[in-house]
Amino acid sequence: MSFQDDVELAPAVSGRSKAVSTRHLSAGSLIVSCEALGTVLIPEEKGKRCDTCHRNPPQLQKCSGCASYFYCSATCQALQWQSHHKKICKRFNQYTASVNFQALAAHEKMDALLLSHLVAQLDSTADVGERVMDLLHGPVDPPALPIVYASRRVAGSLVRDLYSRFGNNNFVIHSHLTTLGHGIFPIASRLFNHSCLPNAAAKYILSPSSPPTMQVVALRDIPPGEEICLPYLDPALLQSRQQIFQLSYGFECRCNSCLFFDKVGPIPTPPADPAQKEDLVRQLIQFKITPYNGLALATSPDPFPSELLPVFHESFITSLAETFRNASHDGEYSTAMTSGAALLALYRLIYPPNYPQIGVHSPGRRWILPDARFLAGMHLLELAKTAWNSTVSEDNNASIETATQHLNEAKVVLGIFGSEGDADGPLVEISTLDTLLTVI
Ligand SMILES: C[S@@+](CC[C@H](N)C(=O)[O-])C[C@H]1O[C@@H](n2cnc3c(N)ncnc32)[C@H](O)[C@@H]1O
Repeated sequence: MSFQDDVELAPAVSGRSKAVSTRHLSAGSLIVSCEALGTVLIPEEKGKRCDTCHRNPPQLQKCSGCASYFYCSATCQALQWQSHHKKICKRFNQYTASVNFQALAAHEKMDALLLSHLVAQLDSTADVGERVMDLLHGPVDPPALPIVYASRRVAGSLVRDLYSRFGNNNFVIHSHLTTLGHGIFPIASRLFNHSCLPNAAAKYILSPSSPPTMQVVALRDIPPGEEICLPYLDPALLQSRQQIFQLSYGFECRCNSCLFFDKVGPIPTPPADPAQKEDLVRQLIQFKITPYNGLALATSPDPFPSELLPVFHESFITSLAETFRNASHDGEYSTAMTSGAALLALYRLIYPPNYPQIGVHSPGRRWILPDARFLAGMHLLELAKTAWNSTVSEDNNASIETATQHLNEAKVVLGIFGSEGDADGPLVEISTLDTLLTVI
């Protein structure tokens, strides 16, 4: 099977099939564009974004029937009316107020709404069901979900079968790497397996009068015949990721990064003593690494220094990220620049080249909050901004050269990922900071 010329399916040792490139793909190139079969906004974005295109214009019109769906234009409203809303509008408020719906966990409510949209669509378009049923079933049978709309043409067993594909196939939709909804993108689900050192990433294009489109972009040059993988969750979840793969997707990841961590065994707990912790941070910054050697770490024949292993403990990464975030926010630039440099060194060890973002695949939603803890490309931009703030506040903890260096790297990494999501965002911030640094 071939998809848009650049990628085809090949048999995989485990997990049915894999997507491989059919030709050389350069970093930043668009591999595949995927239409959404169904999407739903997270509750925090409901009423702030159009329920069809998910853009956030200043004004939205409520559906006059249920007053619970919002649209940016008559076209978006008509599209959704035809697709599913005409089937659910009248029953929607009674359904969401029902005891069965209210008893669901937050992620199940999202699933129930997405499933309801899908079933209403399926009632009139049979191939909608076929496209989902072509996807692999998750590792466990999920419980039945109450849906807003039942039809004699869509059996309860089919509804459960469809839902059993959600957990290991659906995606988190994001703008500037912040979650805004969940969606079903069957082509991407059919194609892409996971790797903790992915060579591609998914982004979302929000355009008027159509549901969001997923674009899968090459993060580095990919030779013909190489498997193309996405990250299903944040690879920085170094201790918990294998358990999540087993429980949510039913596979064991055998990527080079996972093989490396298998080889080194349990990661020692980082020291609690502040002086020892500071020393570890210093060693991490001084550790001679080539830029972005996540791949080299995983394949290098040289043993990794055992005294540095605690830096791979999730608690160490979280605490370093918190220190950086708080210190850069509070203007404690010395602490911010040190923790930021250590975090950058760590990201280079963990992530593959040009990694822009947190995990994007939907089941991660059950485990990982979209708290932007681990953003590799975004971290470069944050470091550049912190260095700039430090310079203009004349505290001498950073220089214009440091800010420029980080900004130039951020430009490369986030430039490869390219524009996505809402109109503002990191590329606009890069351009603003670039102007400031040029005129100074
Ligand atoms: C979204 S699908 C990916 C496409 C899938 N290979 C197919 O043939 O339809 C997710 C499922 O693929 C399999 N899978 C994904 N990544 C894998 C990996 N790194 N190793 C083994 N199986 C994997 C698992 O069965 C997982 O539940």
